[in-house]
Amino acid sequence: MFKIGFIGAGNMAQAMMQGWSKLDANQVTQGAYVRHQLPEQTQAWQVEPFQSISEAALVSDMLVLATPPTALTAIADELKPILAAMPHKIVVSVLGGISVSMLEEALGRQAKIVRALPNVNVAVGQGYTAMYAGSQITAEEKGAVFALLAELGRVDEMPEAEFGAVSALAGSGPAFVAGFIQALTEAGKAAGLDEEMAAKLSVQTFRGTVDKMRQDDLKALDLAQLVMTPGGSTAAGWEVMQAGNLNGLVTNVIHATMQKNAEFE
Ligand SMILES: NC(=O)C1=CN([C@@H]2O[C@H](COP(=O)(O)OP(=O)(O)OC[C@H]3O[C@@H](n4cnc5c(N)ncnc54)[C@H](O)[C@@H]3O)[C@@H](O)[C@H]2O)C=CC1
Ligand SMILES: O=C(O)[C@@H]1CCC=N1
Repeated sequence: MFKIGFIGAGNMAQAMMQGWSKLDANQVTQGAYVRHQLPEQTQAWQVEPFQSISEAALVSDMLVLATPPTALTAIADELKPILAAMPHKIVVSVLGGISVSMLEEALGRQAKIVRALPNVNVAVGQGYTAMYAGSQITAEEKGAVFALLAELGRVDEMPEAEFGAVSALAGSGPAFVAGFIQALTEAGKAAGLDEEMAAKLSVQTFRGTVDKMRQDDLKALDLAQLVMTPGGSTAAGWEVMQAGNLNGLVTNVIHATMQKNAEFE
């Protein structure tokens, strides 16, 4: 039996709990510590409540730090002596912008740390997670963490220097994709469609486009070319999209996201 213990049970932790709840409960169990009450929806994923960070650390094989990054110092005060006494415990941190060296500084140089950057789509097994292992993690432990994260979607080992860009594209990315779907929905409404229908059309179009790209191994611009009949209506819309500098806007979005993420570094 392998026990995963979360510290923090907000949006990111819950997405991971939901994703891992599909695993065999005889092999992997989950628990969580939050300062207040565990959110009700965690019951559906059989998440056991812990009363303290110490309890979470003592009974879990792998801890997942999933609080706001600013909580690290407070958590480390309680966690550091336990990790010093039980150095085999693995800590997976999803704290945005907090490097492995900052984690080692806070939790002790001997701590076994993996930095992971998942996104909320892990809840439905379609996540993207970047991971980077600290110096104390053995190849076997890294493999075990990788395998657990891979239950939630695609995982890549990444140099830590790339985490800022990966966080903006894949970590924050679902929000930006949702923003584009919302823009399509609102444009559909302005064009006379009922809002619910416009939302359904937008989601289905997004989903179908992504599935087609994956199944037919198409790049984004190849897919766009398939739709743009020469001299036709899509090309007219595409021109407006380019004239409005959608690429420039998205570049600025990613830049602002990375700048904010770097504030903790
Ligand atoms: N939401 C997302 O899509 C992603 C979030 N992250 C990272 O995950 C972490 C959590 O983010 P969210 O879940 O979005 O935030 P959230 O605000 O939804 O959840 C934060 C959780 O931490 C708990 N908490 C706060 N201070 C605590 C303390 N001192 N001790 C124990 N628990 C404490 C809160 O009660 C809450 O359960 C952040 O570090 C963020 O950068 C990383 C990738 C994606
Ligand atoms: O918004 C945030 O700060 C976190 C990090 C990546 C996604 N959510």
